[in-house]
Amino acid sequence: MSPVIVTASTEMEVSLLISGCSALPVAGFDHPGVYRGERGGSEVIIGITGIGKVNAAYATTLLLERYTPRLLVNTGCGGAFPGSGLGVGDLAVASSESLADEGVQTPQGWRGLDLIGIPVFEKRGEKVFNEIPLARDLAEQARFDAETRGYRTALGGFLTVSTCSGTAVRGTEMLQRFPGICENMEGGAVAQVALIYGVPFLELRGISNLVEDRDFRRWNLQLAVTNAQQFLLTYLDNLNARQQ
Ligand SMILES: O=C(O)c1cccc(C(=O)CC[C@H]2O[C@@H](n3cnc4c(=O)[nH]cnc43)[C@H](O)[C@@H]2O)c1
Repeated sequence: MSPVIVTASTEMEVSLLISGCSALPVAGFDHPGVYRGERGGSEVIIGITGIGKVNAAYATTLLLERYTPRLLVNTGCGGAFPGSGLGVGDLAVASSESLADEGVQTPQGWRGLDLIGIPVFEKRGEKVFNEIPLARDLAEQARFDAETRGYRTALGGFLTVSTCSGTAVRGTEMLQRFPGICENMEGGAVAQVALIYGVPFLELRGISNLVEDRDFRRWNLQLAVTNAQQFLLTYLDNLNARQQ
């Protein structure tokens, strides 16, 4: 059976997955770092992409050229928008990914790529500008599984940015662009590459902080990445049984 690929921006976001899949480094990869292991009867390829959209797109492309996965998962930590119902340590599942700062600042305010009229992806007349729709069935199943295991979760739009929103005002501004529950810096790029390659894609992140006036004392990166990875290990345990 073809492998599952899991990507995240940093090592701490995949360290439990690496040990839980007994994964070993794949020779020939340095940036991104790539590990290969097994979990629940699935071959699991784990990629450490580096931070931001360029690193994420580069690493995802390399991985999809090398492997032909049946599922691509992007994980890590993220910021929860107020109103999402999410708190630090909870899990957010993406129903869409929006490239939230690709557009035009006009005198009337910010506008997306539809103003320019050039989509980031087009196939058979379907044009995708900023908002990349994701596989609803994968997202709903993952959310159901996480809720069943006792995690507090939300399913909704994710916004991918180049500059983290470190103020409440900026967070509100971003939500005026696209509806969202979670902000991050890589997911939109991974989703866009998955769309180009036609690979099923799931994004699930642990909440490390709220999108608010930045106060690093209120962040908990370790809790966020631990919860996301512990859930994904159980998700991988059950994936083969579900897909047979
Ligand atoms: O502001 C800091 O000092 C600081 C220190 C360590 C990490 C950060 C990050 O912003 C982490 C960026 C990293 O994690 C994702 N992430 C987590 N929270 C957010 C957020 O509120 N907005 C956007 N991205 C976030 C992101 O995907 C990066 O990989 C800051």
